[in-house]
Amino acid sequence: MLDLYGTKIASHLLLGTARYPSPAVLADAVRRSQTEIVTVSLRREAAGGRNGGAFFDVIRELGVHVLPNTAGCHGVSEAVLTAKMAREVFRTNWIKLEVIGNHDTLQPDVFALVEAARILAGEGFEVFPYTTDDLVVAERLLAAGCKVLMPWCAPIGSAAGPLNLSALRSMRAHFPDVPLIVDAGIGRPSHAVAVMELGFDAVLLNTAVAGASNPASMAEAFAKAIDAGRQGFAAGMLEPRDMAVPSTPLIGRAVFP
Ligand SMILES: CC(=O)[C@@H](O)[C@H](O)COP(=O)(O)O
Repeated sequence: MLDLYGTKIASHLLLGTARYPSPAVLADAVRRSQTEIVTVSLRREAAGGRNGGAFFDVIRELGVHVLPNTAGCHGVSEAVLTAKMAREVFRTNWIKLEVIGNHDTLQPDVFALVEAARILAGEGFEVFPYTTDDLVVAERLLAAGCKVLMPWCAPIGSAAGPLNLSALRSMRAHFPDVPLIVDAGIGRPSHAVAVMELGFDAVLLNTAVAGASNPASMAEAFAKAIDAGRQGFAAGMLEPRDMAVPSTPLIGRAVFP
């Protein structure tokens, strides 16, 4: 079970809710993914998203945990204010904290992120920070009160997959007891397998499912991939070797006519 601020979650997939062709397609994808947590951007949807109230109705009917996010925020005060509004609207202390620092890569402004996390944790929020794979930043976020870390594996929406597996591996090794959720940049199920095989606790993704030709089917494919990667990690995988090792023991000699 995934333990996120004391809430036990069976699914290791978190799903974003943006960019689906319709609320009905979104609902299908959420059901097929078996996710128990969806992220919702208060700013995007409240700013008059295409389907207005229908979107919030669907989310409510799905009966999943809502993890509001501060997507689109570029500074500490904007992120803190958005988090407070989200707490009022969704009645949860959870907040996925995004403070964007660069327009091209949408990478987090890690300095503002740490500061916003410190303020929000001090006000009773349970912060899920969208961060880079930098270990020093990760330490600062933990010191600021975060109990979960969400490192990117590639820029949001890029579908590029893990660009730096060794940094993610180091992160797992440095923080064996902190729930680590890879957030952003996952493009295909094999990418999710790769990060779960490193021992990550979960994956958050959006674009790869919402943008698929068949979002519901892709959501299910990701759910299976995440389970496979997780089971593989738990089963204890072999380390790659440079030299061959015969897989069939040679006993005696083969006899050919
Ligand atoms: C949905 C969410 O909260 C984001 O962090 C992000 O959109 C996920 O990234 P991808 O869209 O690249 O999966």
